[in-house]
Amino acid sequence: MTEVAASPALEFIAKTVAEHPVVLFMKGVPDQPRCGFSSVAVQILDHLGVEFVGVDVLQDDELRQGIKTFTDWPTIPQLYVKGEFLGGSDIVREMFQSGELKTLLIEQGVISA
Ligand SMILES: N[C@@H](CCC(=O)N[C@@H](CS)C(=O)NCC(=O)O)C(=O)O
Ligand code: FES
Repeated sequence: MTEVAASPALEFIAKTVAEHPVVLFMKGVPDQPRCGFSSVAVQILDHLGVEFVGVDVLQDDELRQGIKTFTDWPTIPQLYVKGEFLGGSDIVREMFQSGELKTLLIEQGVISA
């Protein structure tokens, strides 16, 4: 067994990003983000018409710490598309502004052109 599968939180994260095309690990829920950084990511996904699963890391400290270990990224939010980590709010915002995010989501079949 790999280290990644060793904790329930890490197993939950692996399963969630494998099962859902777009997952945002965030503070709060999409309808009520509890941090400005998470809110930025939600607004961009909503603007692009992306259906996504929001996972509220504030519900579980194992999850809040686990997502940092899983991704090897120190902060929240964290956006996953097709099981791949894309970035936090800065990267997501930059990719949105350059048009790269929309292109990627179309290529991945997450939104239509
Ligand atoms: N520059 C970051 C902003 C996100 C950030 O700084 N998040 C902090 C405050 S919400 C964080 O997750 N800290 C660790 C924690 O709260 O567990 C990004 O691009 O996503
Ligand atoms: S919760 Fe304070 S900056 Fe995100």
